[in-house]
Amino acid sequence: MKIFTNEQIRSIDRYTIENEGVTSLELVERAATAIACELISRWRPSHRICIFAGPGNNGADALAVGRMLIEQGYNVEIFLFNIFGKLSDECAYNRKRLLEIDNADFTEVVGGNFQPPDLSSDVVVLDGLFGSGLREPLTGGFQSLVSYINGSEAYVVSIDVPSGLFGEWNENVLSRNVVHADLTLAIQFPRLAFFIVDNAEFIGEWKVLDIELSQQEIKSSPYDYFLVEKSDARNMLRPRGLFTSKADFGNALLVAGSYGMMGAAVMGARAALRSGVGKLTVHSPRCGYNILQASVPEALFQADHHDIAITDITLKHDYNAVAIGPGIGTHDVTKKALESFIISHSSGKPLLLDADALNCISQRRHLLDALPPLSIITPHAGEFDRLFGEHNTAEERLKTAIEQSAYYQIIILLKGRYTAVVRPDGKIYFNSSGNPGLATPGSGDVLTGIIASFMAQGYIPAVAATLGAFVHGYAGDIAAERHGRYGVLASDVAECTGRAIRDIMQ
Ligand SMILES: NC(=O)C1=CN([C@@H]2O[C@H](COP(=O)(O)OP(=O)(O)OC[C@H]3O[C@@H](n4cnc5c(N)ncnc54)[C@H](OP(=O)(O)O)[C@@H]3O)[C@@H](O)[C@H]2O)[C@@H](O)CC1
Ligand SMILES: [K+]
Repeated sequence: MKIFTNEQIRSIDRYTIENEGVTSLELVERAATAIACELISRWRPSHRICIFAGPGNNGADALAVGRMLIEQGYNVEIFLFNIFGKLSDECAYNRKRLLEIDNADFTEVVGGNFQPPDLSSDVVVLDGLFGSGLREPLTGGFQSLVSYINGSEAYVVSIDVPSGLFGEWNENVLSRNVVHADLTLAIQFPRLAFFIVDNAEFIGEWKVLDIELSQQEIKSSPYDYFLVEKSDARNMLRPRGLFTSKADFGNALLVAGSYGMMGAAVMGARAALRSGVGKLTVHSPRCGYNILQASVPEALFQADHHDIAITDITLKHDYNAVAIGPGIGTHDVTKKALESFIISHSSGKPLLLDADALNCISQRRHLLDALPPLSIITPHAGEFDRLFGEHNTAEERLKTAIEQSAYYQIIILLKGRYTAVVRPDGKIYFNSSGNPGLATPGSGDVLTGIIASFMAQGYIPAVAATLGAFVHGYAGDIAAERHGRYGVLASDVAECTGRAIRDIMQ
């Protein structure tokens, strides 16, 4: 699903109005119908619903929902904040329609002496104060109203976006100036802000409501941000023909493991094999020999000269993919080996670096310059900050990822609830699969194995990273069904990878 900016949404909106014979009022009516249906499916008519409407079309949506709920016999109290004496045409029209209803509990707030209603835990607040037309962070009376809503026990549903939150970047926005929604009903598209963890407390659960804006315009509009869903992963996956051999599915090298961390190599290797690599070699210290041969007999073992650490990374074959990092530790000898490998890596083929490889590079940052273009690094927030400096917010971190990805021409897969695959052209692909069960030791090693396997099979690095993240999350979802979110082990995720790919392709 494409994620558009407010400006792009306005332009798609305009295109729909100009080319599909719909008026702006009809779009408000469609949005309100979808929101009302959602509320009706969740709460009974006896439930008290308190609606706060602002002066623009977010408010128009809210007023129209109020009318629809009253018509369905709901117990609704509506407040319209017309502080500046200026309503959008759609808002004014919907105000008029509400006033035509006998006994509607409607208050228009025009000055400062507003007495807020009691918002107890059995109240549902519908927040239609501000949506995509927000100009600047909320202040004054609106700030007080937001604080009042946030301080209440009520269940809060926000229309489009929580009021006070910008759809994209929220650098100067304070938590107290934004509605903290339990549910956000986004009109037609989710927003970039939904995928940045700093905003999770504002957005709550979210759902997209389709108001049938022009599909043609949506398809042809360029985008910078994208939410990867199952159908997108299906489109990326290539079916396997009947007349194929393992030679068709690539040859990968996984440099992984050290004394006490051989599990990382095992999990990476299992995941690579379960995601269909043709041939896999694991380069590990000698201490890993028995462990790997016994637990992943399908993989070839290539012994380092050293007993307990990796000291020598050389390519003995022309591998289609080389992944380095799971469990290698940060021994000086390993850092040296990694440094000389990256500096002398002459094939120009993109590398995949994870975990301790990133920790090693963070102490030798010049190595980032030496990475072949389109190499993939897969840091979590801590590893990212060790590489690129401390960040106070996830938003700042994402902005740095966009800059650094462009600067070094590498793909940065930033792990999180919505793992972001940041590409050098500035595009970000957010992953939608996965669950908290994936926050378990070894989970990242499994992801590395999957991405390496896809790279070896000939998927271009950007696709291998995006598809790898989706398959990993999806395998985690299957594993959580079996073992629960507390009980998922990374090895379960690795084992479920093959089934995940099958289910995605069906
Ligand atoms: N996607 C779609 O196609 C559709 C979207 N729809 C809905 O429309 C919504 C967007 O509507 P919108 O453009 O009218 O903007 P909205 O957020 O209501 O606010 C504008 C008003 O707020 C004011 N204002 C701004 N900042 C302020 C501040 N800090 N403090 C105080 N005031 C401030 C601003 O004042 P002004 O800038 O004009 O001075 C103006 O009066 C969208 O979120 C969705 O819900 C659907 O109806 C149908 C189709
Ligand atoms: K809102």
